Amino acid sequence: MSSHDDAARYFHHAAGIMGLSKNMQALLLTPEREMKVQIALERDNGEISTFIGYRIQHNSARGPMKGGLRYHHEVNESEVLSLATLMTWKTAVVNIPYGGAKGGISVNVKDLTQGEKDRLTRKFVDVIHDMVGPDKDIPAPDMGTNAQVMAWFMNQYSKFHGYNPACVTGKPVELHGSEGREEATGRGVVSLTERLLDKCKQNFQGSTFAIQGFGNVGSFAARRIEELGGKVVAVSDVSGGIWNPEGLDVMKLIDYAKDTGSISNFPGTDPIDNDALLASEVDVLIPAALGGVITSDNASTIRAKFIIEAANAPVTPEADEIFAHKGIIVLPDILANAGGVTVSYFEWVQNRQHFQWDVTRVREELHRILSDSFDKVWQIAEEKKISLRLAAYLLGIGRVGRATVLGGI
Ligand SMILES: NC(=O)C1=CN([C@@H]2O[C@H](COP(=O)(O)OP(=O)(O)OC[C@H]3O[C@@H](n4cnc5c(N)ncnc54)[C@H](OP(=O)(O)O)[C@@H]3O)[C@@H](O)[C@H]2O)C=CC1
Ligand SMILES: O=C(O)CCC(=O)C(=O)O
Repeated sequence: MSSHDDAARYFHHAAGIMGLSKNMQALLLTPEREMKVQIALERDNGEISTFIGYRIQHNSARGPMKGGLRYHHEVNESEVLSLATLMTWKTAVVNIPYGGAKGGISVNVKDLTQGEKDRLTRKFVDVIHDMVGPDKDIPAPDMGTNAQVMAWFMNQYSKFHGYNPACVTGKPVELHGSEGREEATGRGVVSLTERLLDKCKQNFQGSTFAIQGFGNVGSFAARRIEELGGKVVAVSDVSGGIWNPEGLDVMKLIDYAKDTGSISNFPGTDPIDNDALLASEVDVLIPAALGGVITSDNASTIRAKFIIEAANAPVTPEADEIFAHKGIIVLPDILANAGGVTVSYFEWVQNRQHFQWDVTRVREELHRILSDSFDKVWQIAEEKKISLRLAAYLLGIGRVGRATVLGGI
């Protein structure tokens, strides 16, 4: 089954409960525009490499489309479409004035030098610049991209359309980025987890956490968990994981990963592989890397009581059903990782006002939006006796549907 089939399955389940007509379902699920482009790159050694890039704009009923840009060798059309669709529901769940889009390039980013990444990004902008922009579609970082890539993106876009920082978010703070954007997704994940645990009468401070992925989202989530007194006992990256039942020193681990390029062999820990990490005996499991890592094949090995989808689509629909029967609570991606796009929204607002907020304001506004969104989703789930995922879909699809009906086609 493709990534997009999985995303569509969640949609159809919710749309069925809402009683949406077949025609309305088709309208809401069909992407508005898909772009697939060739990107030819001259390598540092003079050779030519050819890559495929995508930008898929799913829905603009509630505002300009918004979503990250992924550089990863597994990027493909089905995955980008499913990620774009998730963005539409996600921006609606947190009620920020955007639709959904996503983009990516199928490339192993570790094979590129800094200069090659810069040129690749600019070549991509050269072919998609007309379809993006502050009032059309605003990219941002995702796996394999970061603030530097967004700076190159903005610089190249500005060559075509004039200087306009609001064309992309997640930029460096020194170049019109927002305070608090880099930490936002991980911080948001933890603030929502705190709220969920509180509702479920599970003490955050006494809880243990395992995190798959130690990049932007995973590392900032780990940091915040430690700050709030939770115990991170296992983390992993692409090369495998590390485990210490007494808890990891997260700040030391972040420095170690920066120095060595990996978390492997961090002193005082035992090695574990990614399967073992997912199956570790913890209270809270946070997948924060790729999609599709928890499936019907390994769902029965999961021992955590809570799964927080920091990554996009880490749990397949089949696994989701297994967890519903077992009473394992899943906080869905379209709510759990919405802190990133929420602070991207603040960045766009600041850029458009030519005004800079301080980090305290960013964190307070983020906390307010995420808390309100969580409470709404929780209330729907309680009232209708459904999962948090279904409740989030009902909320998101309902908002996009109403905007579509009000605005017309
Ligand atoms: N960045 C953001 O603001 C947002 C990100 N997300 C989602 O969060 C997830 C992570 O994104 P982000 O942190 O930005 O990405 P990064 O590229 O910063 O980090 C990805 C991490 O995942 C690890 N990883 C890659 N492949 C595997 C694998 N097969 N098994 C285990 N670990 C792996 C990487 O390891 P290594 O470094 O060794 O390659 C790295 O630690 C994605 O699903 C993304 O869509 C969602 C919302 C916003
Ligand atoms: O910050 C953004 O605009 C998008 C982040 C993103 O790609 C995501 O939430 O999956």
